[in-house]
Amino acid sequence: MLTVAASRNRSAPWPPALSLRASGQQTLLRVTGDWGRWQLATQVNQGLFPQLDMAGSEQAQKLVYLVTGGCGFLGEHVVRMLLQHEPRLRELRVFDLHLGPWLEELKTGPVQVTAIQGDVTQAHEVAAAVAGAHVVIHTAGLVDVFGRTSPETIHKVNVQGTQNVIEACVQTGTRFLVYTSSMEVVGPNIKGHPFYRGNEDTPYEAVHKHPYPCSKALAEQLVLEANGRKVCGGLPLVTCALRPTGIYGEGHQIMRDFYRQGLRMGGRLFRAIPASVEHGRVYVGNVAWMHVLVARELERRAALMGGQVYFCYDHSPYKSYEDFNMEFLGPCGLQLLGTRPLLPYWLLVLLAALNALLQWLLRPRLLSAPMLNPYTLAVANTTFTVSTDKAQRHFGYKPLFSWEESRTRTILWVQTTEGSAR
Ligand SMILES: NC(=O)C1=CN([C@@H]2O[C@H](COP(=O)(O)OP(=O)(O)OC[C@H]3O[C@@H](n4cnc5c(N)ncnc54)[C@H](O)[C@@H]3O)[C@@H](O)[C@H]2O)C=CC1
Ligand SMILES: C[C@H](CCCC(C)(C)O)[C@H]1CC[C@H]2[C@@H]3[C@H](O)CC4=CC(=O)CC[C@]4(C)[C@H]3CC[C@]12C
Repeated sequence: MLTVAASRNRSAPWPPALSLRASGQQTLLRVTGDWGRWQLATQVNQGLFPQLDMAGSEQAQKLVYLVTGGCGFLGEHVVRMLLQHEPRLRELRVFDLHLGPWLEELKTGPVQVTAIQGDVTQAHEVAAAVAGAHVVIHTAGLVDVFGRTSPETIHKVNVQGTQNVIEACVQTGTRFLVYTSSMEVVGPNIKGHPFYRGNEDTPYEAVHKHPYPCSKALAEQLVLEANGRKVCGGLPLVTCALRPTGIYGEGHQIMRDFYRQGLRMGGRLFRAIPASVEHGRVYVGNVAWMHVLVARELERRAALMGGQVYFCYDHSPYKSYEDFNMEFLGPCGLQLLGTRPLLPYWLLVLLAALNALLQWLLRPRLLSAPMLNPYTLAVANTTFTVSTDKAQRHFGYKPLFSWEESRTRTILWVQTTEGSAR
């Protein structure tokens, strides 16, 4: 009862002091002041007062989760997956700079869905959203490899934003933090070294120059180093990081861009990268499922999972970026022309450099940024595939969606959102 009141009425004025009694008899705790109240709420949430958890026999639905970036491509899937597959959920807080209208339809279900419009770079907004949550899933981030945003902004959102989330957990007593990292913290590196069927322990020379992978690597490091820090109330923070490879599925903006590009070119796309360059791809539903499982198991297996990184993987086939996209765009009427790249590689390098130069010269007037730049070309042209079972060993992960299901769902999404090219 008290936990609910504390977490739902953050802005309401509070009485100066609060006594907590179990079964109306014994006084368990007396607190004064705002932070004391949050600490109390947290201690109740953390199961320090099992009598209270049992009171009201709401044992099944007692957890409060916060998903930052919950209205993004991955975040929306995490939110929907939690509502479907986390029966212990009582409240789900969805924190995002831009809230999606689809959130409204979720508010009628049995779980309280709280939409919070906020900015991860604003420490006070993050702290208010985190207070009283058991678990934070931090997916918010600026995903920009096309040079649309300044390096400073990318750093601010991805690194400072993550630091704010960590500090909010520490201050408010939230113990479990799951961070959405990226394969990009490992590679591909600028030297073009292949990472072939690698796992979390595979040695690789990670060299980051581009603002996006730099920011993800720094943020991941902050999260992992925060594992074990004492949070308000004295218990240790348990953190871990998930590293998806290229995510695809319903809502994938780059897939939509390729589709539109193909339509503009009369249903044709031209091969730019050799078919032999393989990319790790993972279905968004399986990435979301991994987040749900990690969040669920982090408490029980804190010693094993705390401070760990996990690649996100499933049964999607290893293919080149373009051939993989054709698994979905082909059935929507597009054709990929050429068994070999249409243009020689040196010309692509030149075009990518030209794009970068133009972008720099026209800055900040450039409204849209081309997909081809030296960084995206290097990533697209370097094999990076993952083969691991660490997530299965540590927290029993098995993909929820088969490759066939993932493929079908993605095709349906392209067809229904954009219409068919046929
Ligand atoms: N898309 C991909 O292939 C991969 C993505 N990731 C990571 O997954 C996470 C989610 O990525 P996507 O869903 O693809 O991106 P997205 O851009 O669709 O979602 C990110 C969400 O974060 C929100 N956001 C951005 N700045 C914010 C701020 N200052 N305060 C609050 N919210 C803010 C955005 O509004 C958006 O809803 C990111 O952290 C990204 O680095 C990792 C590997 C691959
Ligand atoms: C845009 C690239 C493909 C176009 C190449 C061209 C112009 C020659 O046709 C994409 C190729 C690989 C993608 C990246 C990869 O999937 C890994 C990623 C992980 C993330 O965390 C964010 C997204 C991305 C960097 C992804 C971005 C697009 C590609 C570079």
